[in-house]
Amino acid sequence: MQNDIQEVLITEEELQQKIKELGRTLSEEYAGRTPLVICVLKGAFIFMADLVKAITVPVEMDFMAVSSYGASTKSSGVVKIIKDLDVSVEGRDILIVEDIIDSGLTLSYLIELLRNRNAASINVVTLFDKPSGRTVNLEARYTGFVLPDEFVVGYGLDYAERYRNLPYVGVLKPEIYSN
Ligand SMILES: O=P(O)(O)OC[C@H]1O[C@H](OP(=O)(O)OP(=O)(O)O)[C@H](O)[C@@H]1O
Ligand code: HPA
Ligand SMILES: [Mg+2]
Repeated sequence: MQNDIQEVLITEEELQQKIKELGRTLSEEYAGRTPLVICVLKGAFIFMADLVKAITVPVEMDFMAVSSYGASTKSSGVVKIIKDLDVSVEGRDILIVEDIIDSGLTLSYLIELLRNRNAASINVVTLFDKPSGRTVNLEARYTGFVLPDEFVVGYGLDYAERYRNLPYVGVLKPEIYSN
C-alpha cells in the first residue's frame, strides 16, 4: 500500500495537531450547547473519531452515508443517500463533519436537506478543502488544510475503496489509476 504513494502531502503529526486545534475552536463555539455532530460516511469516519475526542463540550452523534464518486476520481454529480440519520434534526445545532470538499456537490445537497428538516443552525467542519474542484459556491466554517488540485488518498479518503487506512494523506502514483 505504501508503495502506491507517490508523495505524502500531510503527515500524521500535522493531521493530529490540526485536529486538536479544531477541537479547541469548536469547544469554544459550542460552549453551553450540545450540538448534534453528523459524520458523512464513509470518508469522514476517521476524522470524526479523532475530532470528537478533541471536543470538550457534550455532543451527540449521528451518521449519514452518501456517495457520489464510486470507483472514479471524478464526482458523478449525483449524490446518493445510502444511510439516512437515525434522529430528528429539528431545532438542533448541527455540526457536519466532512473529510473533504471538492466540487461541493455532496455538502450543498446535505445542507439543503437538513435546512428543509428545520435544523436550528448548521455549521460545517472539513479537514480538507480543494477549492480548485468547486462547481457550486460553498465554504466550510472551519477548514483544516487547503489542498492542491490533485486526487488524494488516506486518512479516510479512498480510491476505489482502498487507502482509507493510511494515517497520512498522499497522492497516488499515476499508474495506479490506469490499473
Ligand atoms: O465535494 P464533492 O465533490 O462532493 O466531494 C466530497 C465528497 O466525496 C467523497 O465521498 P464519496 O462520494 O467518495 O464517498 P465516500 O465518503 O464513501 O468515499 C468525500 O468523502 C466527500 O464526502
Ligand atoms: O481527492 C479526493 N480523494 C478521495 N476522495 C475524494 N472525493 C472528492 N475528492 C476526493
Ligand atoms: Mg470516496
